[in-house]
Parts: sequence; structure tokens; C-alpha cells
Amino acid sequence: MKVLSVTSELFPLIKTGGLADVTGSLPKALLSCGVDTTSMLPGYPVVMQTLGERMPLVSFDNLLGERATLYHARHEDLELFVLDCPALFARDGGPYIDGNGTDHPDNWKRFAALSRAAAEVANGALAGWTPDLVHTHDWQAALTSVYMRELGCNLPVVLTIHNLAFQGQYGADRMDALGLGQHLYSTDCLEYFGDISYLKGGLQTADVITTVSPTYAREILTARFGMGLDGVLNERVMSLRGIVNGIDLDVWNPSTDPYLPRNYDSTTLKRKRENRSALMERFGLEQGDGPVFSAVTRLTWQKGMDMFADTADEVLHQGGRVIVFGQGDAAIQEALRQTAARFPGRMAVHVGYDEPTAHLIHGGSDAIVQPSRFEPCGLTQLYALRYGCVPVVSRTGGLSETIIDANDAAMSARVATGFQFHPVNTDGLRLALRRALDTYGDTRNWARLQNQGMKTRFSWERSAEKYAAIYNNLICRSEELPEQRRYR
Ligand SMILES: Nc1ncnc2c1ncn2[C@@H]1O[C@H](COP(=O)(O)OP(=O)(O)O[C@H]2O[C@H](CO)[C@@H](O)[C@H](O)[C@H]2O)[C@@H](O)[C@H]1O
Repeated sequence: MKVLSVTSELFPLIKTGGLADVTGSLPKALLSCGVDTTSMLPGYPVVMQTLGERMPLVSFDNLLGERATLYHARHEDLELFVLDCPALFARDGGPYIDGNGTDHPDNWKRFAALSRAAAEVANGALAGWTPDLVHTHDWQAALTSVYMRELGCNLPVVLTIHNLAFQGQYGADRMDALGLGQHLYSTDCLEYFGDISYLKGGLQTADVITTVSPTYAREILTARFGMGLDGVLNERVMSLRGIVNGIDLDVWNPSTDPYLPRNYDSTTLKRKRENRSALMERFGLEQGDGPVFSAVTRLTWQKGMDMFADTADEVLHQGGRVIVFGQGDAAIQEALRQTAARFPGRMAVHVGYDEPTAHLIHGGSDAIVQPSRFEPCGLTQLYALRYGCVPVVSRTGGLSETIIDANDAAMSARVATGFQFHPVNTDGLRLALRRALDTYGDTRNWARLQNQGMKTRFSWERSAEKYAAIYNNLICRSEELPEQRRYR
């Protein structure tokens, strides 16, 4: 089976968050289910520079008004279609923002162009290659199925929501520039509170919608978590599934990780101390024996890092160290910095984004704090488990189903792996930090938590099988799908 996966990020070529980890690792896992994935992504400068040999496949003279070429390339074990469109993608900054942290003003066009080109590929633009199914990821790729239906392409489409908070909402005056007829500006397709929503268009035209945990799949049906799209999602509930993310066990493996000064596994956990020492040095902290509680995350309201700014003193008063590494909201950075200023040499807040440091933090920390207000799945807590860090998480979305709270019953049954808190507020987090710190003082129980966490296997195997089952089912039913589609 041939699947075209359409994405704006893909690890290891370009990553700003968990989306890249998933789109980069799922294809490998799907191979053993008989699925050959080719991933289509924009030719950002870093992607074009990293790729070795590439072969031009097709040129577009007028891709939403721009010239573009689609290349085939291979990177490690990934099959790629790279959309080289210099007018849209050859620029400084990240995939979505410029060097000053401002959204690229033409993001509406950049990701519509990616989607339009993907729809052309699905519709047979490449001589000798058409997919059996298209898998789109998040708003950046969501218009693919809208364009496909307009082209008359009836291939099945799966859309995965990695984060409903980002929807691709733009003014309705862009319909013409997007090459989309006014008939699509309707409540059962793109119209969204007077604007256009790319994600809504995808939700209305995909055959199956997935999101990255069963809990989040239920949560987004409510007004509280539905971000304005709960109505649409409720209408499509029979086609909505939750599949928890896996992690790449080769990329995140403490016994082989090249970014750790000292490799270890569950039988040599004591070696983590050397990484801890290197970590404190790397962040300019005074060495000490207290626990190191860290966060590697976007500094945003979603991730609850404002709550950590208000509660990190709990760890510091107990003689611990706190490390926060990430980038995002200026007010949250400032709040964290103010807390750090009260504890010189014991709390570090570094604004930045790099993979080696993220690995070192997992290799050297005792606990990873993730107090998200909502979390579709979350990968950081899964990396934490694998690295023998104990996760302290809010009970929401994927966090609630991947971490088992260390209550008495779970501890005595030897299944606990971390600390969960609810309600998700500052008091809840403070109490969870206190529970974690208390347990840290009990060496045997802490080691038990670490070991139980390290035994947990969030590999892709089972989740990939679930995706493959959805693909198979859609392909078998593909003749009847056009009749069943809500938007035709
Ligand atoms: N400063 C930094 N430097 C280096 N690396 C950093 C970093 N800050 C964060 N990262 C990395 O970015 C990734 C974050 O992934 P998450 O899944 O936890 O959240 P994200 O919100 O990006 O993903 C969204 O999509 C994923 C995938 O489906 C869902 O799991 C999640 O719930 C959803 O919000 C991890 O690989 C982490 O190590």
C-alpha cells in the first residue's frame, strides 16, 4: 500500500515540535505493516541543504501564482517529495515565523501551496506513481483534501490533528487567491465564524479524522477543549479516532544516545549522576545532591509554564535544581526568569531550541515537569520515562493515559510511573511537586518509579497497526466513500 503523508515538519530534517517526531518516525513503523509512506514537505533552506541527491519529478508553472518543482529524495530511511518553491520557502527564520518571532505574512499561501501540490500528486500529476491513500497532518496540510475533492480525486484521506489550537484561520477574501470556488465558503466546508479555517476544511473533507490519544479524541468533543471546532467534530464523531503516539526507540535510547556524556540503562541508572553533573555545568548551576526538575517545552499557556514559574520554588526550597529550556511567550519567559533570579545558581531558564540539549536534559534530570492545560498526546513525558526521569504531569489528554499516578495502590501494585495532578492549576501543580519531592527522599520508591517507567514501552508498533487498519479499511471501502462524504 502506498501512502502520501503531507506535513510541514519532519524529523530529522525540520522540527519545531512533536509533529515532526511523529511524521518522521511513523513511516518506519508502518513499513512492517506493509505500508510504504512517501512524505511530502516544503523545501525550506535547511531541507534543501541537507538533502543529498534529488531528482526533479514535476514542475508547476502556476502554483497559486508561483513557480515550483517537486523533487524525489531519500533521507536515512525516509522517502520524500520535497516541494521547492523559492518564493514561498527560501527565507530565513523557522517554518512558520521569521527571525523576530513574527508569523511569515504569507503562511496562508505557503501551506495552501503545499496542499495544492499534494492534491495534484494524489490526482495523478506524477507519471507512474499515485498513492492509495493520503494522510494529512494539522492545518498546514488540511487543505489537501479540499483541493483533492475539487479536482475530482476520490482517494481516501486521513487527517490527523496534532494540536487543535492551531487552525489556519484567514480572511474570507483569500478564496480567489487560493483558487477555491465561492461554493466552498460554506458552513459545511471552509467557512468559520466569517473567516476561512483550513483545519475545518480538512475536517469536513477527510474520510477519517484521527488525533493523538483516545482521551484527547473525547476531550475535543467538548466546548472546553474543542477550540470552536467541537460542533464540527461532534458531527463527524463516527469518523473520529484517537491513537496514542509512539516514540522512536532508536533516536531516544539512553544506552546509545550520542548526546549523553555517559550512556546507561535500567541496570546502570547510577550513571545518570554523571549526566546530571554535566547538565548542571552546561546550565551554569551550582553542583548539588538535590533533585533536578526540568522542563523542555514551548513556553506557552498550553504547556502551563506560567504555573511552573509560580511553583518552581517548591523544588528550590528543598535544595533541588530547576532547569527550563524552551522558547515562546515573552511574559512566561520573564515570569520564569524572575523566579530564577530569586535562586541564583540553582534555577536556569535558557531560551533556545536544540536537540542535543533536549537529550542531555532527559539524560541528567531526575524529574520532568509537564503541567499542560491541554495535551493531545505529549512526547516529552514518554522520553522522560525512557530516560529514567519521573514525569510530573497534569491529568489531561495523552498525559492522563501514558503516565500512571504514584498513588498507594499503584505503588504497591508496582505499576506507577509518575505524578499526575488535577485540577490543572497552580495549587494542583504545587501539591504534585511536593508529592514528587517527598518520594524522591525515599530512595527505594524513587528507584521503583524510575524502573517502572523505563519498562514502559511506547514504541510505535501497536499504534502503527491501528493506522494501518484504518488505511486498509478505507482502501477496501474506497468505492463507496464518495457517496458517504458529507461534502461532495
Ligand atoms: N527547547 C527545545 N529544544 C529542543 N527540543 C524541544 C524543545 N522544546 C520542545 N522540544 C521538543 O519538541 C517536542 C515536543 O513534543 P510534544 O509532543 O511534547 O509537544 P508539541 O506541542 O510540540 O506537539 C503537538 O503534537 C504532538 C505530536 O502529535 C503531540 O504529542 C502534542 O501533544 C501536541 O501538542 C519534543 O520532541 C521535545 O523534545
